[in-house]
Order: sequence, then C-alpha cells, then structure tokens
Amino acid sequence: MKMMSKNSVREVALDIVTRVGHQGGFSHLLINKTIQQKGLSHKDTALLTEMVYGTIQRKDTLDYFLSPYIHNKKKLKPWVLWLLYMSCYQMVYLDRVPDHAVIHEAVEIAKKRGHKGIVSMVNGVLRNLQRKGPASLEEIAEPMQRLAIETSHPLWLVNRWVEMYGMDETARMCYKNLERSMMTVRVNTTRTTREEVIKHLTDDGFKVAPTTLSEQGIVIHEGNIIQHPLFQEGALTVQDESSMLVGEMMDVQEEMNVLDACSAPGGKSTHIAEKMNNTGAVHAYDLHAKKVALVKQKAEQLGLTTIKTAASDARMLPQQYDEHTFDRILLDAPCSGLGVVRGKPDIKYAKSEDDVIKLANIQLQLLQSVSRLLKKNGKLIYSTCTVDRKENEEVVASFLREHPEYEVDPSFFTDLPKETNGLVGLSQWGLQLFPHDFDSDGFFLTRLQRKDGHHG
Ligand SMILES: C[S@@+](CC[C@H](N)C(=O)[O-])C[C@H]1O[C@@H](n2cnc3c(N)ncnc32)[C@H](O)[C@@H]1O
Repeated sequence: MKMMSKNSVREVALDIVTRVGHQGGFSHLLINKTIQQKGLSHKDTALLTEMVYGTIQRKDTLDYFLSPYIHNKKKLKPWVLWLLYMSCYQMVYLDRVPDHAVIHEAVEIAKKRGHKGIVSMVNGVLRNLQRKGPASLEEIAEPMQRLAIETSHPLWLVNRWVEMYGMDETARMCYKNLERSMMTVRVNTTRTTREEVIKHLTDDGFKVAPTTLSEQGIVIHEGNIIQHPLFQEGALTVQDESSMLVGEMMDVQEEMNVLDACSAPGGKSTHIAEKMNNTGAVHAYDLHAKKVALVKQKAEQLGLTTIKTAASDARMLPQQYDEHTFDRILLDAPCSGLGVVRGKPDIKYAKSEDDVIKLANIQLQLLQSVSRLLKKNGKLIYSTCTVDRKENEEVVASFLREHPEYEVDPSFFTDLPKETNGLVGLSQWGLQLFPHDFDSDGFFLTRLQRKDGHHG
C-alpha cells in the first residue's frame, strides 16, 4: 500500500471528476480502478472517494454557489471548472481543511497545469467565495427549482417525481440521495448463520446490525469489511438490502427449477440458490457474455453448484425452452437506475425522460417473453432499481391488461415484511421502496402469479 501526498490525491480526484463530468463514465468504476492501480492506502481511498463523490453528487449546487464569481463558464477548460467545483465542495461541506489551505492547493494545481491567467482566475474566484460566501439558495423562489439546485438533481427529474409522488416524498428522496449509502452484506446460509456472523464481526470490532427486509442481511455501521476473511471463505456477499428483499420474496423451495433472466452480476441468483440450499437449478442468463462470467465467478466463490449460466437475450429464451418450464422466474430488468444515485451519482445527470420511455418498452417486451415460460401456479417477480412509475407500476399494469392468465399474487402483500405496511410506495401493482424508507436503494418489486385453468 502506498501513501500519496494529499495534493496528489486531489489531483487524481480532479482527473476522475473531470473525466466523469466531461466525457461521461461511472465514478465508482473509475475510483475502484484507481485504488487498485495505485494501491492506495485506506486513508487515501477515503479522501479520494469523499472528494469525487461529494463533488459529483453536488455538482449543480456547486455550480450555483460559484455562479456570481465565474464569468464565461463556457470558455473554461473542463479541468479548471472541475477544480473550482472540487475546491468549492471542500470549502462549503468539509471542515477538515481550512479554506485558505484549499485555495492554496487549488492554486498549486492550477500552476502545474495552466498558464498565469488560469492561476489568477482560480485564485480570484475562490477568494471571492471565501470572502463573500456562496450564492444564496434563498433567492430561488420556485420550490421545485430550489429543490433541484439545493440537492443537485436535474429539474425534469424533480418535476417528474413531484408529479408522481408529491413534493414531500420527492424532497425526502432528493436529500437522502446526497448521503453516502450504508454497506450491507448477505450471509451465505449454506455455510453459516446470520447469528454466527454477527457474533464473529462484533468480536472483530465491527459495529453491525441485522437488516429489516431480509433474514440474511447485516448492516455494517462501522468497520472496513471488504478485506474480511469471511468473503474469501464464501460466507458473505455485498448486496443492498432492497435487493435482498427480492430473494426473500421469490418464495422458493428446495429442488425448484428457477429462471433468472437478467442475472449479472449474480447478486440475486446466488441468493435464490442459497434459499434453495443449493438444490434444484437456477438458470442464470444475461445479455452480455462478459457479465455472465461474473455470475459464474460469484456462484463459485459461494460454492453454489446449482447455478447454470449462459448468455442470451431474454427475449429469445422462449425459443430454447418449452412453455410452463419454470416454477419461479425472476425478471430483474435493465432500468434507468434512478433508485441508486446515492452510490452512482453520475446516473442522475446522464439519464433523460427519453431513456425512461425506451426502457419501459424493453421491460414490457422482456416480461412478455419470459412470462410464457412459467408453470401454472408458478410465480414471477418483476423488479427494478429505479423510482419511476413508467418503468414500474405502468409496465406491470400494461402486462396484466394483455395477459389475463396472470395476476398480482395476493400473497405478495401478506408475505412482505410488516415494516412495509403503510408505506407510500405500496400499491395494487407492487411495492416502490424509496431510498429513505429503509436507507436502502430505491427499488420496485412485485410478484405475479400464473393462474390455473388458463391456456396460453
Ligand atoms: C439490474 S441488472 C441485473 C442485476 C442482477 N439481477 C443482480 O442481482 O446481480 C440488469 C441486467 O440485465 C441485463 N440485460 C439487459 N438487457 C437484457 C436482455 N435483453 N436480456 C437479458 N439480459 C439483459 C444487463 O446486462 C444487466 O446485467
């Protein structure tokens, strides 16, 4: 492990935010790659992650804060603009480094990378910010616009969420999206029990608690779990608590024949195989062969031999299997990902209304295709990690309109953990979890049942 000087961590952070902000790309992937390539220490990793996530997560707010002091923003080189955003983030939101030190470091970076004009502009803008403070959010009179800027979400998304879920729920979600998400892990119950793992981790000095939505999950409140030997032993997997609810609600039994149509990287396939105590079969597909390899790898790590992987477009699966083949089907569909912006802040800037509409069409096609393969009385879970009625409730409603042989499984609602009772997101079509409900990903799931006595 190497320690870097604070300034070089800042430079690496600047390269990442500039690249993500200017060319696109996922910050979490770039951070992970950098940590591996440079072999960063735990401390450097924490600083790098804080600066990259914080700056990207709050980009629009930072832009607003700096707006009185930056003229001709369009003319600035991308790295200069992102250097200003990153410095503003530290000055406004982090207490650890005094403002004068942040300005000094920014100026040093500007000297290394730019000409004199840039150096004095960076110095001038940040000194103004220090002296006069960030532009006041109070001046934005229109409530949705203010929420959008205050929480750095695009206005179209705030408007859309307000229309769908109301101002209160939207505001809670937008603020929650600015927080760092909690790490949760799932215990491989074919190897050990949650009680044993909780004891083991507590003895090792971790602060942990059982999850609410799954009987296999553990929330890590304190401690760096990622290097823990329990992972090497195949006793743990990292998984968000909302995702764990899917495995819980699959209602599987030993020896069942299960299809997971969109399975990569394998979080839910492996959970299902664990639930079946490594009996029966989980047929795990994904469009991309490279991603299918991840499912295989995860299954091997966890010793789950009943998972069979292959690449395929899920829409083609009816050509490979007879109707009524599977006892259970999971369609964890590709989606806009608007429920996971805490962990992947880039998503909120990258997605558009158009994407939502296109994805909803694909989701319906996928549902129509895989639904043919379910046995009578079988159950199918449809889920997404997004918060949008078009991709969630409306896909389910359209599907059910065209498929009278299906219904929302009435026992879905009674099987849900009691803590979900009375949630705003619970409807006749399924359950929309908001990130602020359980401090987990924004997520939708429902369970459909193929009725007996119908053909087709
Ligand atoms: C939400 S992710 C699945 C996450 C996975 N179920 C898990 O728990 O780890 C959706 C997946 O669908 C895959 N996908 C997209 N289009 C597909 C298609 N037409 N057929 C099959 N898989 C598809 C994507 O490659 C992606 O891995």
